[in-house]
Amino acid sequence: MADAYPVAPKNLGNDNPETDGSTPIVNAPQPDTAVEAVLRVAVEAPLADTFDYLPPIDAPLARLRPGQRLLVPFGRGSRVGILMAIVDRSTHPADKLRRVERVLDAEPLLDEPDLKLLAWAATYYQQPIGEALFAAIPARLRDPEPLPVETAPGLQATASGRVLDLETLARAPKQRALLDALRSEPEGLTLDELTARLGDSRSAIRALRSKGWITDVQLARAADSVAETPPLAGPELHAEQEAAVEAVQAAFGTFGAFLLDGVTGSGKTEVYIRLIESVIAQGRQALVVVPEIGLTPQLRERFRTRLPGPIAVLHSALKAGERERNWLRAARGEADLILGTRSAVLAPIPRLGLIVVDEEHDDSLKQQDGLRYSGRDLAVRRAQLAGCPVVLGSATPSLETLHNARLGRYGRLRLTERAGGARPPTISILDIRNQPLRAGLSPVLREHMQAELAAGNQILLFLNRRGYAPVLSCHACGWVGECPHCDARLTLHLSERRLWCHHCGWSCLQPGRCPKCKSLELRMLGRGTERLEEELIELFPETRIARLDRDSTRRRGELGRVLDAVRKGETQILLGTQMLAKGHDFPGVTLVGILELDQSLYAGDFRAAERTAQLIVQVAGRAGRAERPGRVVLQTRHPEHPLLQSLLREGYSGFADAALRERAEAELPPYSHLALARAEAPDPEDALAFLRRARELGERLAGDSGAILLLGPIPAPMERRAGRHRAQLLIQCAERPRLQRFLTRWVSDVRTLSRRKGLRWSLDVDPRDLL
Ligand SMILES: Nc1ncnc2c1ncn2[C@@H]1O[C@H](COP(=O)(O)OP(=O)(O)OP(=O)(O)O)[C@@H](O)[C@H]1O
Ligand SMILES: [Zn+2]
Repeated sequence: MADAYPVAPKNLGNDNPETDGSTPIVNAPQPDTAVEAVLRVAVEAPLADTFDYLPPIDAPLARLRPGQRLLVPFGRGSRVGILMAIVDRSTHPADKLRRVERVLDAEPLLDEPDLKLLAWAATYYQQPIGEALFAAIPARLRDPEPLPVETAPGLQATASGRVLDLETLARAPKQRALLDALRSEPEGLTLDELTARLGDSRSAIRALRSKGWITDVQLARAADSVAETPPLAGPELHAEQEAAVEAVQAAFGTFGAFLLDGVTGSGKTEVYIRLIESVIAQGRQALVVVPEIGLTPQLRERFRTRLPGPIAVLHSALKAGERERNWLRAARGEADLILGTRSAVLAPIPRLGLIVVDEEHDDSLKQQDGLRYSGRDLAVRRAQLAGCPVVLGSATPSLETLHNARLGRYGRLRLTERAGGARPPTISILDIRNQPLRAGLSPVLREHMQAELAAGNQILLFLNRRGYAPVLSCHACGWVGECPHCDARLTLHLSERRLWCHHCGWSCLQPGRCPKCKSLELRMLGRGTERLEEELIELFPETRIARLDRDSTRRRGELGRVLDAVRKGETQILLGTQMLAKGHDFPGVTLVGILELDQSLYAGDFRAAERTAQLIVQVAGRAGRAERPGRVVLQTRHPEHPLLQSLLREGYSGFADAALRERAEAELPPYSHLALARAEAPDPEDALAFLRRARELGERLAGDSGAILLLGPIPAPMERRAGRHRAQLLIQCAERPRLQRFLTRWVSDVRTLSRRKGLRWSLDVDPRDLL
């Protein structure tokens, strides 16, 4: 977990507004001072405000524009800052202002609308503006380096090559074609471009080079190798898709938010593609935000083969250089489509014309440290600022988004049927109490599996727990393997012969004897995917089985290989964790078995039911996506559970209606708004004590109108994690603006509280979970 508010170095004048002239000025109340011009600069520092500086000596004011990076003196050194505004007076005395050292970018890195969005995000999520800005740019640009200009090796015709009579090369057609191509491009062509046009021309290049007719040059790299093959045509849209596309197209050029509420396999992605095509045709860029791009290589491929223009992919698993290149392509307007995970919503996109958020219900759209933003909510805000439509798509919309749709804030577009004539899967609940289970599978599920395998169909088995066994315990003395740093049990990973903590990453060798009583009778209790795989191989010996979880796909390329094998029909049973639920399109799968969800049915978080319902529907949605119908079997020991019953009888929308009614009664989101203050410290009492003092400050601010509720502090559900003791304080309010006003004042008060050594705290506005 990253620090939310790392302690400011002493010389920043954080706690002490009397700066000594060697430090930048914090916006503390001081007399107004008129000077030549004052630059308001955001710096990545744990303080909420911008800093005032005088313009640099050598750069004329006319060259300065908001969004440029500046090198500024800061503390005893210098830092990169971003110019936010040029104003005519500072709230600090002129003789205390220091001068900007250098202007780093000729052109602003971030445009006015980008700055507006980021400033809004900083205010809304109660983070320093500097943190928001620097979260939006590639890591290397935090250093005082110039914008990288990307070059690639290329060739150019020389002066003699340009005037040569091409007939001289009549007997060397390849050389002739090459020279001809280069003469048509005065700056030259990159080797890649030449290969794309003429195929392998290495010997022709050598020949022309030796005659002095062409020469090597470094060229600015083309935006992206544009696909050589024309984009593939898509299927003809069905009526509901057509209606959805038209509704959004009608909003092009203005803000409009839409919920695309389409059952699994209804063709939502096809709707996105048509919208992207048409927005690109208007000369604009499209942004598509997805929860986890690494898990769905297929989706990226689909966009690539269907769209004509260059695509910039943005996600954290990319190597730094590639990420930077793609970011610049987005920022310079060179990429038509920006496809990325949540942080893509912060990237500069000058010709933005459409935003799509796919799987808008997914928790991984929420950033969990630093600027704790919701990629979905920022996407809506961004569309508002950019004046373009935003489409939030899901088969299982979040209750927040459904609520907004009901209130008429979002247009609701429905796709009620599966595309291409596929039927929805039938879901049945299987009571496994008193059932003889083998490999955790009930006899009924095993029979279904045999039948499907015999018919040549594919099966998915969902078990949301990785590793071999979640518990290693001693039969003699009752010892249980627990993490020394967390309030959690260790999971046995048999293939590695190690016990792992899934919360902090600590691990140790699997003990051969009980560490406490030295008995040899250690038992592996429970079942994770690793064990299930082993048992399935025994139970279905002639069958090709593959496993999909974080452990099995750690090696590069392995995920793609597993998914390919399923799609090609080579794998007959695919088992895995919730990675299975992530929007894969496996046309051959006819049976989905959900082995165990009972724990999540009873989890403590108020969103547990919503999350479980979404998971069930998404996993179930992998079945029967083509001609053959799909069947879903859900094993449980709680068949009477109201959530399962309502899902079964009325589907997700029936469940959502009931869940919304419950939220309204309990005054929980979306009927109220939350913020969660978390604190953690090495000493058990510190975090609670700190939040108690924070609460006192909050109570003073809140007054006794009752509009702002402070609940807690309480120890976090997992009190100790990674050796730190954690506590939390919940703030609840029915009105968002009121909560915002409160939080702004409260956060600045809490920042003045003294802290015991090692104490960290953070504020999470609109938290996704209360853990
Ligand atoms: N109009 C159409 N006619 C025929 N096939 C279609 C049509 N639209 C989509 N399909 C096909 O149906 C399948 C499901 O479509 P798509 O992946 O777009 O659905 P989705 O709603 O995004 O799915 P999910 O979110 O459940 O993963 C795909 O194989 C797609 O090619
Ligand atoms: Zn641990």
